[in-house]
Amino acid sequence: MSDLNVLFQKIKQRDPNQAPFHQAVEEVFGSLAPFLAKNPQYTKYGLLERIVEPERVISFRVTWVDDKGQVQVNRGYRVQMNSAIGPYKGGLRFHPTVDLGVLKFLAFEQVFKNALTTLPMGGGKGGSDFDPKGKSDAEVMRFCQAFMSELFRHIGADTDVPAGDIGVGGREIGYLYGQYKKLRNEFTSVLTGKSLTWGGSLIRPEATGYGTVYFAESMLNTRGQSFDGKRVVISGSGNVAQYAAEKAIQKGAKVLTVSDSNGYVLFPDSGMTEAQLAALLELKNERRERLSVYAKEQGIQYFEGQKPWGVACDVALPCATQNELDTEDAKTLLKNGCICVAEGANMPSTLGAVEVFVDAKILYAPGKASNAGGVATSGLEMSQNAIRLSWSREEVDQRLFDIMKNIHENCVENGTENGFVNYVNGANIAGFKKVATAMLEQGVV
Ligand SMILES: NC(=O)C1=CN([C@@H]2O[C@H](COP(=O)(O)OP(=O)(O)OC[C@H]3O[C@@H](n4cnc5c(N)ncnc54)[C@H](O)[C@@H]3O)[C@@H](O)[C@H]2O)C=CC1
Ligand SMILES: O=C(O)CCC(=O)C(=O)O
Repeated sequence: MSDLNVLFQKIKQRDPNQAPFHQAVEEVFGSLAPFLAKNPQYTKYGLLERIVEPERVISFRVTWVDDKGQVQVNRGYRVQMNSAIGPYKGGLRFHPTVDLGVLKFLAFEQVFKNALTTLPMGGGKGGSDFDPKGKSDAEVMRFCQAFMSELFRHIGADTDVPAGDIGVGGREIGYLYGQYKKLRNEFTSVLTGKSLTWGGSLIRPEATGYGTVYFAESMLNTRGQSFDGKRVVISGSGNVAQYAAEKAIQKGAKVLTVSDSNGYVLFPDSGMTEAQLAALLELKNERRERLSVYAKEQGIQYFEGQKPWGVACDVALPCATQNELDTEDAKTLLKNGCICVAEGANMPSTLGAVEVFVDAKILYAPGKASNAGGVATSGLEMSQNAIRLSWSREEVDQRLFDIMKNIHENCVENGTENGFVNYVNGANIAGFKKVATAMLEQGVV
């Protein structure tokens, strides 16, 4: 057994109930094995053992009172994975499936993703098993305040800067920030994704979705193609899906689907219109309704209990959640003519699905490369806060575009094998080199 294999078995034995984390590590180790054989300096000083072990894991009780006066108890976490190149940075997820296996996978991915952005950000992730679905606004506020009442002592503008993820959007960031400010009596860049009037950045809400489309466009360009006229299938209907749809429409593509955990909606042949997108944003972000309601209101088809991967398309953008696209889904996409898959979500494709895409040599981008625009723009929000200035929409968008283009070039440089760009290897190797070099230079800590 190779050293990497021995380490991987040890990781699984140590924490047998953390399957999503094992999956993320397996993918990265798969890319690193041939690279490390040629670059053994990166295996010294326990570097690999250290990079898979969080620097710190914080777990805490979150106690709050619901609208009926009942006491509710949730679990809160922050995984501070790696600070070799900057303060821990990464989102907070509020979803009933949140546990350490999920957060460690997300934090691990974040380390490599943040390195790819070229900005000085380490990797972290946090959240809670709290389910915001069906909760009143007042309940969400009380939960956020209770969550921050513990988290505040572990974070800071130069220590750890959380942001949003599934179930945490502008509303939640507002409540979390208000509580942090009250407890600390300071107005700092401790969270990103803030509202524009109190330190937020233009384009941050759009950034993950826009960046995913910019990355996919760079991939399409390598084969002389563009989004114009392409049929695009999108999963999810939250923050990332909404703005991926907007940018794809702006680039002349036909967006055929969006989905939620109960099913997907199918737009007629010419795709989602701008008016339908505006209606989706209003339904999801203000009324917080399900897509079944949207389909009825729009008079379009709704496929209950189904995923959108059976709809014939040229480009697929998985923007919902981990492991939402499996081997069979990947084969179906290929059979129906899909030539490009760019992940807006984190690890939406299973390892089997990734293998299908790479073996078929289609354009496939892992989330840590294609969805890095969100955290990159969070980094730009931190920069603007630090200089106490706000950049224009055009300036932030241009910087986001340039960062995504640079990540693409970095993947091409590190992932090209016999003329084929393996974006998985490219992203993993490029991200690893930067973090590993910093860790070696900083000694065994
Ligand atoms: N918000 C951000 O800036 C970034 C988010 N991501 C990733 O993008 C993905 C989506 O996040 P957001 O859009 O921010 O969250 P969100 O909470 O705004 O939306 C999540 C969407 O996923 C759907 N969803 C959740 N569980 C599902 C399931 N089991 N099956 C099908 N659909 C499901 C929800 O219905 C919703 O449409 C996540 O994987 C997240 O980690 C990645 C980079 C940055
Ligand atoms: O903007 C951020 O800091 C968090 C983004 C995030 O959670 C992610 O990239 O998955």
